[in-house]
Amino acid sequence: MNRKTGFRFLIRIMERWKNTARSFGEVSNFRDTSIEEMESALAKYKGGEVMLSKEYWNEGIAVIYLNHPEKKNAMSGKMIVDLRKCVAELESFKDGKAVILTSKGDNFCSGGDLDFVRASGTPQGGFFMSTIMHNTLKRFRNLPLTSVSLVHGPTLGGGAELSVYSDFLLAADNVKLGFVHGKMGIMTPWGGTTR
Ligand SMILES: CCCC(=O)SCCNC(=O)CCNC(=O)[C@H](O)C(C)(C)COP(=O)(O)OP(=O)(O)OC[C@H]1O[C@@H](n2cnc3c(N)ncnc32)[C@H](O)[C@@H]1OP(=O)(O)O
Repeated sequence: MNRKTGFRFLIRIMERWKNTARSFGEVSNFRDTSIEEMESALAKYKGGEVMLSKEYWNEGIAVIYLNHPEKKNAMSGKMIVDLRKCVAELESFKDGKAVILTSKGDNFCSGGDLDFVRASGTPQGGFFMSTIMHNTLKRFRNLPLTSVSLVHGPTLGGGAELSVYSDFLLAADNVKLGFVHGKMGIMTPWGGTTR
């Protein structure tokens, strides 16, 4: 069999199995779920908050704080929804110049809240989390504001992904920045490696 015939054969097999592959993990069944439905599913997983601080608003600077210190600022489903609301509000920050992404407590972010990830750990849960985070972070990146991540302490998994979405990343000496996904056998579900 020459290479061309080989490719044709391969494509025929792939076409035959395409629908099976797509429905494997049932992902195709969720594609018509609205963003609002995904948000309300995620919001059920409580814990912590993401706040938009307006302390420097009049100077054109917004500050986003991750605040879930008891879990090292791990992102719960609710925090994912909060972050989305912050970004939506910043889209209409007409006199804005900059946004700082940082955290309360002694580290930036230890990634996804593993309790939330476990509890929502179905193909559907993963699809919702990934879709919302990709959409939110793409909008964050596209804000007409200079963005800076201020990070310190453990900044792991999804936390590392979040940190690299800004235009600039300022890290304290004690930072431990780790894309630990490979060790966990998962991909980067928030799209951090596209930065
Ligand atoms: C979904 C996107 C992909 C991902 O992000 S997957 C998550 C990747 N991140 C991780 O695996 C980080 C796990 N955490 C750690 O390695 C350590 O907790 C860390 C951050 C180095 C801090 O270590 P320490 O300073 O020794 O603090 P500690 O371990 O005692 O943690 C204090 C409490 O916080 C909790 N915590 C930390 N990171 C968490 C997380 N990601 N999800 C859920 N809970 C988390 C930890 O379980 C502990 O809770 P507790 O006080 O024992 O009840």
